Amino acid sequence: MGDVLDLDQVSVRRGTTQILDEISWRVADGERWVVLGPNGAGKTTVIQLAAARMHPTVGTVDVLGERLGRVDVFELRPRVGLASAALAERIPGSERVLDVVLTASYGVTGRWREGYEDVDTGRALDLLAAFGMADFTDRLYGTLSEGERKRTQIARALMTDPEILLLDEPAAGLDLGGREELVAALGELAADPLSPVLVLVTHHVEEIPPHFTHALLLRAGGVEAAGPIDEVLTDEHLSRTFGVVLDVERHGDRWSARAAARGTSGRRGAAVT
Ligand SMILES: Nc1ncnc2c1ncn2[C@@H]1O[C@H](COP(=O)(O)OP(=O)(O)OP(=O)(O)O)[C@@H](O)[C@H]1O
Repeated sequence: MGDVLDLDQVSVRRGTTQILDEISWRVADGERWVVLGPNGAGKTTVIQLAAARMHPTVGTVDVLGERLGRVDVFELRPRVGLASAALAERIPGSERVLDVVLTASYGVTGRWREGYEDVDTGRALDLLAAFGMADFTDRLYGTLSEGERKRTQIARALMTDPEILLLDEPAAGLDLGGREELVAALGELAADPLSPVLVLVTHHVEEIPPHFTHALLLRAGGVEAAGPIDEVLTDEHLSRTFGVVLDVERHGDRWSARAAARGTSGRRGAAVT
């Protein structure tokens, strides 16, 4: 199997700002990746490249075997599921939950006069049910809680049966119960060999669902570490990435991290060499 994503020596610059600095990253079929890093590290920018929503300034990006810059991105994008805060903002509050998912078939938000087959409606209902939203299909999106919105957004991102699913901070803003429900649902998705390749962005190792296989750590626009999750999520790598001395622990199929007893004087970056 070829690579699903292949970023080779990619830099992104905006004006004088170097957002990504010569990063390389490869994702293969069947893998489930978490992308971790502090605020401003470049995580969303990487996701925007992978979603064919942005081009690199320098370097090459191949998504599902297609080179950005050569491929018609409007043909590529339906093959890539994306759930992000920026996309979520475009969903009208007056949209029915079922239509929020259904309209992804046309890559639009806001139902107008498009026709949908029963098979499309059935798929949207199945996806909503898989994310615990079966009882909400007729509710208006604007009336949902944050957790219910996130689950609806993920169902929507899966509607086109994408080959890769990109989730940019899906647990942001959720309470503990909502986070745990979402993590469990994503863990089930990750365990299913028929699921697309998954890439999930987060700031917190506690949000990594079970069955995730690989991790990419970003810091200041560069790759701190990338590879199998057990090799990457170490005290040393996480401490360097976040600029705080951290103890990282694995508890079965979940992770936690907290400041180590030493070097916790509140100085970010202290004693991390
Ligand atoms: N159009 C732009 N012009 C200038 N700087 C930008 C632009 N877009 C992003 N940046 C900067 O690039 C850096 C990386 O942004 P990005 O959103 O990719 O980070 P992130 O890791 O997703 O951050 P967060 O965790 O806070 O969401 C940030 O410092 C941001 O201010």
